[in-house]
Amino acid sequence: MGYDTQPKASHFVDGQYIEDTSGAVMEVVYPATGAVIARLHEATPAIIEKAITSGRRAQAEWAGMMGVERGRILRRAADIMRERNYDLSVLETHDTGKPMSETLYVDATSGADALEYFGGLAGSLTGEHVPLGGDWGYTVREPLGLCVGLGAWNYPTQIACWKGAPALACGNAMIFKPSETTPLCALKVAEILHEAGLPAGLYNVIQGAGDVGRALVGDERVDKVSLTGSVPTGKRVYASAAEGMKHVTMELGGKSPLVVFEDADLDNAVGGAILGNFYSTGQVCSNGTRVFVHKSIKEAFLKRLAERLGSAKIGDPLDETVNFGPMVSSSQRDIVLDYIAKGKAEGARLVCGGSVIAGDGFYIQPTVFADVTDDMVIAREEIFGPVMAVLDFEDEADVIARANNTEYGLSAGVFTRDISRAHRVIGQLQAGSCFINSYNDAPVELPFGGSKLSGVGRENSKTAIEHYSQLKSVYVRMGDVEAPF
Ligand SMILES: NC(=O)c1ccc[n+]([C@@H]2O[C@H](COP(=O)([O-])OP(=O)(O)OC[C@H]3O[C@@H](n4cnc5c(N)ncnc54)[C@H](O)[C@@H]3O)[C@@H](O)[C@H]2O)c1
Ligand SMILES: C[N+](C)(C)CCCC=O
Repeated sequence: MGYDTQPKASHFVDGQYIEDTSGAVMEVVYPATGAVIARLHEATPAIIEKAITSGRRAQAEWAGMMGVERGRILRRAADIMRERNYDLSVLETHDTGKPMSETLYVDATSGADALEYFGGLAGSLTGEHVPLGGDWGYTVREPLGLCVGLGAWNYPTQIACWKGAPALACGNAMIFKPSETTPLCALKVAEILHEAGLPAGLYNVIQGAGDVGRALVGDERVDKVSLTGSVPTGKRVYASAAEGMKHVTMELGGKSPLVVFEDADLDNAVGGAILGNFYSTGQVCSNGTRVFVHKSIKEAFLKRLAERLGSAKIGDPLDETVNFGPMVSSSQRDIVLDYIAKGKAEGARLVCGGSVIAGDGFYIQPTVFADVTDDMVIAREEIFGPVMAVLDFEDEADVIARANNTEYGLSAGVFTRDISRAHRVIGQLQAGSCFINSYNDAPVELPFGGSKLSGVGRENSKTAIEHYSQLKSVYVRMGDVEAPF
């Protein structure tokens, strides 16, 4: 294939690549061909121990550094990531199967944004002075200590940075465990951070599946856990973290509504629905997979959608003109095919797609179901693949109630030219990350995260600082102490 995807070793701990071949073998599969492109080993207890002890040792010194010094290292890492964007994008494409037409613009660049943004904030993480009559108090913003990041497989570089950057900016250390499906990219993030001057031990990457994650979350020396993953995993990780009263951030799944009113700009609404369902082959947590379209424009919407999907270029993700790649794995492809079968069996109208694409790799056609009803499985469960469910509505209050009738609350979108209606509707939708006349934008300046079962806490923006630091408050008495006896 002409590109070496085998890393120097499986883990990056205490500033260097390390290996322990007694760990179980993990094969990394290129989703576009099914070929094995790297072989790694799961972290053994010895590797986990080294990651924890080096992280704790390094954190104590890191927390004592000036914020601007920490920030300078993060900003330098951001610059290196941007310089190496092409190579990092090729690696992201091999790890995930996402097309280069996406990875060149979204993954390392979004990671670099996070490093730059939190690097910039690092020097301004202060407490406040609180006047208390003659006395006074002050607060000190302190790091939490050793943080664990657990990644999903859809955005391996971005997730590694969205967690690592605020953690490090606040003076913490991080052990990041990527998804076992996409273990390659986070190693490069660790390498770049250390090349930028990060002291050894502050950003350790170790490999493995749930067992390794479980060992990290359960260790009493870990102070915080940030998971990007599914709701069932989130419940398990949250419960385990609660045993040690650890801080948590949970970025979990969704079944988000996208509401298209009759006055919407049709092409923009279709574009938003495409971005919210087929970008990254539908493997995006925040996707607007329940597309509620006003009955009066439903057929026009579906016609335009089918036309535009007809021009999707499906194929080799390394070809920069391709804009729709394979699913991440054969097992994820099979899960999605099963949902497509359920949609057909439940009587939804198949507008386009619906089949596997024969040949190498884990390809499925972009699929649209219309006449979907709220009770159908494809309208209730997160599919995490390129399957759009189009539902009809006629009344604003009714569509808001139906949109909210889900246990998830990650995202929501609305397309309308009526600006009052846009804000009125978004104001009533139960979701953490919302969009008006757009879909799936995630700039580092805005908080990102969900409500209800979709999560706890927020990533990105100044708000993330709250989730990677804690306040110490100090009361200062200026006069004598009056004690009762
Ligand atoms: N909200 C977000 O920001 C966001 C972003 C991307 C993906 N997701 C969600 O992630 C899911 C898809 O990703 P996935 O299949 O990799 O998720 P997953 O829940 O299977 O795994 C997520 C991570 O948790 C680890 N893990 C699994 N069990 C564990 C345990 N008991 N203890 C500790 N760690 C454990 C896995 O090894 C992996 O690294 C979807 O539901 C999607 O919506 C959410
Ligand atoms: C930047 N995106 C595309 C919205 C991805 C956010 C992370 C969720 O999967």
